[in-house]
Amino acid sequence: KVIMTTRKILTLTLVRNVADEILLGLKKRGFGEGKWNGFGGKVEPGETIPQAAARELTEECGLQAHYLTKVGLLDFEFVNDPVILEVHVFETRQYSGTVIETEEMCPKWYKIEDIPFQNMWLDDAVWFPRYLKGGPQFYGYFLYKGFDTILKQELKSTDLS
Ligand SMILES: CSc1nc2ncnc(N)c2[nH]1
Repeated sequence: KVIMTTRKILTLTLVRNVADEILLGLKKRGFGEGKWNGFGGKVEPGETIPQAAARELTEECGLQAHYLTKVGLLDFEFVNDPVILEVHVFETRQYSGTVIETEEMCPKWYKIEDIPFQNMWLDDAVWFPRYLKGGPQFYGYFLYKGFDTILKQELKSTDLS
C-alpha cells in the first residue's frame, strides 16, 4: 500500500533588534493559538517564498523587512496526517515600520534569555538554540503525535543554497 504525502509550504520569520532581542507574537486565533511564535504563514500562488515571508511579517506585526536571511528549513509531520508542513525560516535585522498588534498576533520583544519556550511549540526548544548560535543553516525534522508529543526528531547543519 503506497502512502502518499503532500507538502504545505510555510514561512517563519524571526525579527532581531539592535539589542539582539527577538520579536515574538502571541497567536490570538487559529493554528497554534495561545503560543508565542515567529511571524509567517502560507505562500500564495505567484509569490516567491521570501516574498511570502515579507508579506506575512507585515500583515502579522506591521514591520517591513528590507533584508531577509534564510536561516533554516523545518519539516513537521503529524502521525496519520499526509500533509507535511515545510517551514522556511528567515531572520531579519533590517526592517522599518512600527510593531502593531493585529487580529492574528500580539507582538512582544523578548531578551534571548527570556524566550518563553513553555508557551511555544515543543520543537522550538530543540531548534531555537541552534538558530540563536548562528552559523550554517539548519535542517530540522519533527514527527508529532497530536500537538504535544514529538515521537521523532532530527536536527542538522546543512547548506541549503
Ligand atoms: C506544527 S508544529 C510547529 N512548530 C513550530 N515552531 C515554530 N513555528 C511554527 N509555526 C511551528 N509549527
